[in-house]
Amino acid sequence: MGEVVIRARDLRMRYGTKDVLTGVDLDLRAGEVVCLLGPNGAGKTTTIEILEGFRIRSAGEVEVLGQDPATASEDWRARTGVVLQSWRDHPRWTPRRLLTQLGEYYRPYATPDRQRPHDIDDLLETVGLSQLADQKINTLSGGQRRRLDVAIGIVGRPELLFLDEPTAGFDPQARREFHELIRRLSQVDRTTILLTTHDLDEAERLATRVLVLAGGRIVADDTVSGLADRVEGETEVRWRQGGTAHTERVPDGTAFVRELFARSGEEVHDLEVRRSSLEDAYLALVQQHEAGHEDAAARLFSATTAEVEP
Ligand SMILES: Nc1ncnc2c1ncn2[C@@H]1O[C@H](COP(=O)(O)OP(=O)(O)OP(=O)(O)O)[C@@H](O)[C@H]1O
Repeated sequence: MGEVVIRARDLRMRYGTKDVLTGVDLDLRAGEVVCLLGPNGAGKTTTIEILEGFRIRSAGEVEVLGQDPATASEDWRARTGVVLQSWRDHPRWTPRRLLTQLGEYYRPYATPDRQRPHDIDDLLETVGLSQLADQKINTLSGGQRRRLDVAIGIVGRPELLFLDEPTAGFDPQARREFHELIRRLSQVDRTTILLTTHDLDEAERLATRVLVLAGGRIVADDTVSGLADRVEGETEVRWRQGGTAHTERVPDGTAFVRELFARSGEEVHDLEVRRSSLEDAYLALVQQHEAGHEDAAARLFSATTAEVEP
């Protein structure tokens, strides 16, 4: 396991009289890709902005790359990359000019094993903006603008990358390319990545670990398959028979399919068997919380936060 890159203990945030974070504990180790999930308004952006040093917390301990983000130095900032939820400036610049300019900021922070900044042509190619590199930013579509946001986040070749809903507005092709990019950043550059998303399929594809934020705390911390295994495993079986589509949710998919074949044999077509997924686990957990059944949710996901030695 890599060294601890992010460590938060009893992190709290209050806006006016509203407590949004009421004691968040989390740890990220080098090279991990962690997805922070949670319903709208749960406090994901707030958490990420505190870890990025863009928002001052109300209380608690936070250490990111060995420093407190609230007081961290310029060289610390150069080691982190940020993709905010919305970033709407420089409308009359071009992607190439903006990335070149921002890239220069990182040049003094190059190290023998990490050349900074990224080569700008390579970066434009990587995020699929080569053809649009010299066009004004205010003429880009929403999804193209988002690709530029991702490029801005990685132009300094960060050791730690924060992404807040990075694929909002991406078409399926752009989404797939982005997933490929995240894998490359994690595996080749050993970039540690913390991202928020509402796309559970994305979390399933990318995350080495998933955190669920609800009721102001991290209520689940596990691998995708670990979380899915903890919901009462119903299996969904779909098939076509005599021109009609059938769907059944059953506790034991294998036994059901065996019986279905024994009963109807050759008439069964287009069989699909789907075990409980991250989505089922996530929805079960959030519904328990929203219904005020925190105890039941806690039991469902009792083995939370894998403790990391300080
Ligand atoms: N600057 C602020 N002042 C007051 N309240 C705020 C501020 N920023 C966020 N909030 C409130 O804090 C709560 C958490 O917001 P946050 O944006 O962190 O949630 P989120 O989990 O990222 O939500 P979403 O999934 O909708 O992006 C919300 O109720 C929001 O209204």
